[in-house]
Amino acid sequence: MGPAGSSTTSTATPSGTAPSAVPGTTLIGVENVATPRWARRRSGETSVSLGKALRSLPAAVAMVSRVAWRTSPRLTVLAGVVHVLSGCVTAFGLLATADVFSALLRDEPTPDRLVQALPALAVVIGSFVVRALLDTAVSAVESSLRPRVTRAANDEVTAVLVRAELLAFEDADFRELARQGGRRGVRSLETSLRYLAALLSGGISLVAAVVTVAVLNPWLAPALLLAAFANAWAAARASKMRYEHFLGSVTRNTRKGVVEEVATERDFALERHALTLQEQLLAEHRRISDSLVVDEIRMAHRTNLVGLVGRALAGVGTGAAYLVLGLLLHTGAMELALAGTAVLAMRTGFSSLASTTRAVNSLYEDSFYIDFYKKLLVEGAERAQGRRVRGGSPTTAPADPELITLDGVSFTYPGAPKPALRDVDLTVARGEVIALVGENGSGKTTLGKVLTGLYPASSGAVRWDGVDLAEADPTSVHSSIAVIAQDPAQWPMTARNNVTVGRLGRDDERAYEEAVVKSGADEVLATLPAGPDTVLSRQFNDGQDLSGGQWQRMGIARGMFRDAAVLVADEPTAALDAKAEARVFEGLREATASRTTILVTHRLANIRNADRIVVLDQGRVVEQGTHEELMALRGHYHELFELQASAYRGGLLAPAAEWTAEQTTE
Ligand SMILES: Nc1ncnc2c1ncn2[C@@H]1O[C@H](COP(=O)(O)OP(=O)(O)OP(=O)(O)O)[C@@H](O)[C@H]1O
Repeated sequence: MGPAGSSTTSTATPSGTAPSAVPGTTLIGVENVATPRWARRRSGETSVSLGKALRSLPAAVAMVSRVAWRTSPRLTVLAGVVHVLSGCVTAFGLLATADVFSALLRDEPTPDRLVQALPALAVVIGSFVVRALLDTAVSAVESSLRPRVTRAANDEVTAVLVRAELLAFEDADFRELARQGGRRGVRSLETSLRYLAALLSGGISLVAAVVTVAVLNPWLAPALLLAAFANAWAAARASKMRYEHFLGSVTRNTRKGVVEEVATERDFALERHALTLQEQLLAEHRRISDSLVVDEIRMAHRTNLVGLVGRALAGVGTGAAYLVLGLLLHTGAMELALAGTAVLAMRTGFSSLASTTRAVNSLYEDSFYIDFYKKLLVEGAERAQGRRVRGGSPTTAPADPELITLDGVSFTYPGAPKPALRDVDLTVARGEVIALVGENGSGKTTLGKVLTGLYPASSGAVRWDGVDLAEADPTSVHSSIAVIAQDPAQWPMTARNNVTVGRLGRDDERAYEEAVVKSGADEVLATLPAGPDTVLSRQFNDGQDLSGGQWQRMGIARGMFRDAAVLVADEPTAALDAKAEARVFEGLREATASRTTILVTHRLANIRNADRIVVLDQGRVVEQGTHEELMALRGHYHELFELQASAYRGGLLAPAAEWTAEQTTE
């Protein structure tokens, strides 16, 4: 890894009144992010060798062939056959040309020699025609096979990502592997098909050339092989350098991507402008790019040098071959006619050698990226939803659990230094409304996800009516839950579908109307140009965007329409105005009569009527009981409640109607 941007400074010129970049500041705060697991060196990868390139070849060939075979066995066989035939015809043409030479250079009158050469000449012309036809067949088969292989590989990537468990998306390494394996890996798979084809036909004509040369005189073959070796060595070394450069710049490229995102994406646009960060971001982007360019140029110079050494060695091999030929002619060990054939075979050999080594090394280089693709498929399969189910055959979770129990549950996020939940014991009965409260980062959201089986407990057990969720089919668990997130997904679909996607296939107009009214989404729909048929997406031309509170209402409507036995509402009204909030809580109260509800909120006035309030602190349950019980306890909850109440009383916050009313009755 190069000294990422340690010496480069910004060339950004501030324009107008925009402030200039502050020099020497790394905006992200760290010079480099940790190298992802998948980009760490493969074990034993310390030196560059042609042997490694050749050894890795069968695996790469097998991988490409396997994907091609799975895509279309017929086309794969056809591709193999036409390539082998094309190589054979070239070899055959070479041997026929040798016959033409032999006939032409015989010690006989010219007309006789020409007549004798005619059959061989006809074969040569025939081989050209067949070769041209085969080349057309090759491109026809390839152009049918390649898009299919790309589609199949893309589909595999999409399938593992779609089927991955929720927790996989919390793992930055996995997300980056998905990007690299999905993009570079699939692209390499496609290009390697072309190289594999070149390897097949080039390899066959190379073998034909070497055999022809060796038959003519065994001394010529080693010289030809020396040139082959030099070419292959140089290409392998250059491939390895390019791969090492890629690995060395992975983290900087990640950082560049992050800076690019914050510098250009809409999500950051408001603060980017309000904080006048544009020039600073541009400077940071240039700084990282400059450092990458410096390394890239250095790498290009080094590979050029290696190429030069390779060409020089290959030149020595070629020279040696011609020298041997000269010596053979000089000593009379070879006839002139045969020497002509040898020259032709050597020339064919050199040109197929060049294409074969190019193919071998491109396959070698591609094999690294295909490896990412393979790793992604393997890791994706390991992280498939339901894969962790203990005991092999999953049980079905109860659709409407009477009792949810947590026994000593702890949970740690992937790569996190400490657990987000520790030793949580909790029981929730059907129909109860449980409010989770606590300071930021105390584990409320995480507990909601563990309780509903969205995240697996790292230790301890979550049971629904005695069924351990670690042994249950995740789909059966998830179909019984509804989640109203604080920051709901902004589905790029019509407003109506944004609600009905909550339970696909539920064709219940009354339930839809009810969810829309209770959530306050009806007011949102009324403002849309095409009402419920308006597409809610910035990506579509006639799409419409919503405000944060409006999106939240759509999310609540979706959660209500889902009508699941267990409802988790995570700060469902954080972005709502007081009127809308009151309406939603009224709706929730009605909806919660028959279902288990977990409500995460910081607005303590809203949860005074909850059946139970569970207070979390640093991942532990520190108190639980009703509002009155907890107030009497004068502990954590009492402190939080009093703090919030005094903030309202002191006029720091605008008093909510509901809150003032509650206070006066206290
Ligand atoms: N994706 C994640 N990866 C690693 N750690 C996480 C992740 N999400 C949350 N955490 C950590 O887990 C702990 C609990 O987070 P959680 O979101 O459950 O808290 P919370 O009580 O809901 O907070 P808030 O009130 O701010 O919403 C925090 O220390 C947080 O830093």
